[in-house]
Amino acid sequence: MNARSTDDENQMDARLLTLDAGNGALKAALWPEAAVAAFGAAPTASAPEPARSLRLEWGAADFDARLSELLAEATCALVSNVGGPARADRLAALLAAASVRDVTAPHGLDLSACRAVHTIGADRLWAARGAFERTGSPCLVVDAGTAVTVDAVVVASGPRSGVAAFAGGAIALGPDLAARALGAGGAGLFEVDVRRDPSSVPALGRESAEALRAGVVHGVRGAVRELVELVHTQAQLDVQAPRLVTGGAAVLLLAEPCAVGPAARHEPWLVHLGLLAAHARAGVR
Ligand SMILES: Nc1ncnc2c1ncn2[C@@H]1O[C@H](COP(=O)(O)OP(=O)(O)OP(=O)(O)O)[C@@H](O)[C@H]1O
Ligand SMILES: CC(C)(CO)[C@@H](O)C(=O)NCCC(=O)O
Ligand SMILES: [K+]
Repeated sequence: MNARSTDDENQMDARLLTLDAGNGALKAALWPEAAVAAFGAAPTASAPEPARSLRLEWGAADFDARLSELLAEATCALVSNVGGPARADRLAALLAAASVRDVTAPHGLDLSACRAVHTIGADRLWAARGAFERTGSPCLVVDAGTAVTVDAVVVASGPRSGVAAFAGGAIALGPDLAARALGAGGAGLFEVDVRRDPSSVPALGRESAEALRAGVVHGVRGAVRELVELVHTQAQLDVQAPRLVTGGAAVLLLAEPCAVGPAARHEPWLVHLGLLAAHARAGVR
């Protein structure tokens, strides 16, 4: 029989859940508290791995049930949401029902290089924070999901000297969205499934489906190749600056020849790591 006090439980069993609420799906991960504390203490320590994770499409019939299963194991949650207030409310209700507290900390990034900062997607900021935490240096972040974002993270000067600064970036079509847009664009066009091995997609499509797939896969790869070079240059990043790639469509970009360049690093949990870092450091203070 376990007869621990509430304090002991908080110490030993505090389980943090991170939620990356994107447009296509919710990505949830449960983190061991010890790994999170270690991550918060050292900027370049190796990244923790979630104990469990889940990807749930918003329309899934078992969405609430499967998320609730994970929520049952959590005590606190950290949330990034780009789906607007309705999604935020839906998540808040599920958290409340499971007695999970939302303890999301401020991202802490310097945004003085940007305008209309309240319109910047939370996931871009959290991925930027996660990337800076992983590299400890200026870097480039590519997040490939519904949209593909290519952003630069630099080091702030002036009053917030030394902290990570979000320098801005570009928002382009992700593969599914591009395929859907093409499908809706003309009588002879239709939506193709692009979720297959990107290394086996010929650019020389010999029938319509193949041609559409070629345009989406190589079009997205080409757009990213151009954007990373331009964003890298315009943000005045060092040639050696790391390029971190995250999101469900990362595989498409990382297939050889790598659209992000030879310095690309796959970091599947960047948004979550940004949330964890801000939380861990807020706790340390
Ligand atoms: N196995 C795969 N191979 C190639 N592409 C894939 C694969 N799985 C997912 N994708 C692509 O990844 C994208 C979805 O990525 P991800 O799961 O990060 O984001 P999402 O949840 O759809 O988007 P968001 O985070 O914007 O909500 C889709 O465009 C899809 O085409
Ligand atoms: C670009 C997406 C869709 C990527 O998920 C998201 O970050 C978002 O909705 N952004 C709003 C616009 C902006 O980031 O400036
Ligand atoms: K995303």
